[in-house]
Amino acid sequence: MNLRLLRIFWVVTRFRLDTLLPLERLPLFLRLVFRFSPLRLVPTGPHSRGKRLRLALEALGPVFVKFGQMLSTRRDLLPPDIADELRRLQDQVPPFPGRQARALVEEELECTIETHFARFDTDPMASASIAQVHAARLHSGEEVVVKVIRPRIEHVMRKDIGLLYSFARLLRRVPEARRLRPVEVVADYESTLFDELDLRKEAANTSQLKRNFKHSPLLYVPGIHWPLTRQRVMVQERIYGVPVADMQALQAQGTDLRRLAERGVEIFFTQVFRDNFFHADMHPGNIFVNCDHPEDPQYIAIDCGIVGSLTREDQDYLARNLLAFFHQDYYEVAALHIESGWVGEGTRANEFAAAIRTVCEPILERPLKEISFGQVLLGLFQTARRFNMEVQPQLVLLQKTLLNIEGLGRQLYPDLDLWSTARPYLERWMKERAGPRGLWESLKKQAPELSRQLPELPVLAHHALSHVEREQRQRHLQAEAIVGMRRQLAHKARRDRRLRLGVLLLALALAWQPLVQWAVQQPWPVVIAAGLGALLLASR
Ligand SMILES: Nc1ncnc2c1ncn2[C@@H]1O[C@H](COP(=O)(O)OP(=O)(O)OP(=O)(O)O)[C@@H](O)[C@H]1O
Repeated sequence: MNLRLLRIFWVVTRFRLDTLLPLERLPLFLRLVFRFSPLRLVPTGPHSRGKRLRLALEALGPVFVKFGQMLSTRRDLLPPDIADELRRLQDQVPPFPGRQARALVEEELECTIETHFARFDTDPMASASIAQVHAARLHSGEEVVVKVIRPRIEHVMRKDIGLLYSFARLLRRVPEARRLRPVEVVADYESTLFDELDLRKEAANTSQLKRNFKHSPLLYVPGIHWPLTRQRVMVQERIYGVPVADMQALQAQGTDLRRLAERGVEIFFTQVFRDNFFHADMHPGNIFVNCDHPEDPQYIAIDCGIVGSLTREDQDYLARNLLAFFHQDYYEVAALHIESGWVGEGTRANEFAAAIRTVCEPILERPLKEISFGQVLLGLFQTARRFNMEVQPQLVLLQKTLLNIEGLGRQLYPDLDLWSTARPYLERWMKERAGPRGLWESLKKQAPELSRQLPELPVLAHHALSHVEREQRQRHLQAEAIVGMRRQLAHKARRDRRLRLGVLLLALALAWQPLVQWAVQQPWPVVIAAGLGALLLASR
């Protein structure tokens, strides 16, 4: 750990990452540390702050690289120059030896490689920070790929995540950085990262996506060999598509690029609205094209390690807002947010609509082929945050995927008009959700829960009635107790008054003789005293 800390300190020094911090806003002790540190003697060099951060993260290794990659998608949190630079982060990890991969497969499957594989390529096809992929052939003759998690990677990751948490906590002490919620961002990252360590999760996501697009001309998903899949090993059907970024190969085969681009958008909306299960790692390295029928091109998707799904409310949020944007009706967008309680209480629709207009109008003013849904959503989230809306991480994941899909589509077919491709889809979905079919679907979804509760209904009703009855009785008792108490108090007051009167009369009786004599001589004090006494008694 100490060595690791030393290394980190060295990297921070070499790339002068201290210059990224607003020194004047740091707590005093940190300000002093940085002010008198020998760090300041190291020149910052010719690179921009974004580039220095990127190089530093690359030098620190895979966990930091992946963290930077994730951060680069949080344009709602980062300044654009840093986000742009972080997008260029590359995994530069050398592959681990093939014999280690073989040993790991044997350990996980608890048998020799030869038991299941007719061939296993020791040289990897691809290698990334968390896993490595080897080509292989089963005894049935089927070509497969075997994905293997790097040895000891979990150990390294845990240590580095610990360090990231320490940085995040430190950063939280800087008022400006607190807004970025560094600890929560690291926690988000931690859960995504550790999910990727269990290949059974990726395999399950892949199977689900395959089922959702069974027999679809739009998307093909390679099958999983479940009997050969474990936590650190996944065996999958091998595919032979053209990488989607290989424009030359696609053009050479006469692929209908416009159709391909539009199908990307269609797949995205189908995943989000029909299936509520979307592939959230749609970078070009994970997308291939089946060119068996170039005029009717089909996508192939791999690497389903990261997927997303929205709550029913978030689905509604997305569809309604996108449609309102289509109509450039910012007031409707603002009203939607206020009605649904998404933004803070007391938000004024006019102010909110004006803020959204300011951010979105420059985007929507552009020609259709340049308009980005992802940018529009980003603008909306940024504005909504200013009005105290907590944007759900799944929505951010979706916005990032949308940006990827758009980028991909425009690269394939620069004139792609996303709005007209998506609009009929969204309108149909909204109509279905609000219409009798939507109602029926929603009833069907709730039916198991309702049917579970139905036999318990008399008991529940009895409980509810008893509860109401108990409450009423209690309230009645309370009321009675109050009335009783009042009665007791009144009774006590009457008794006191009688007692005081008795004492007074007794005193009068005893003092009658001398008083009369004195009153004959001095009548006025006696009259005044008697009047005051009578007043006092009457007031009780
Ligand atoms: N089913 C498959 N058929 C053919 N090639 C595959 C298959 N699965 C993976 N590959 C190859 O292996 C590469 C890496 O695979 P994958 O993206 O699943 O690994 P990864 O470790 O998650 O990588 P990254 O982090 O870069 O996404 C792919 O780009 C592709 O070239």
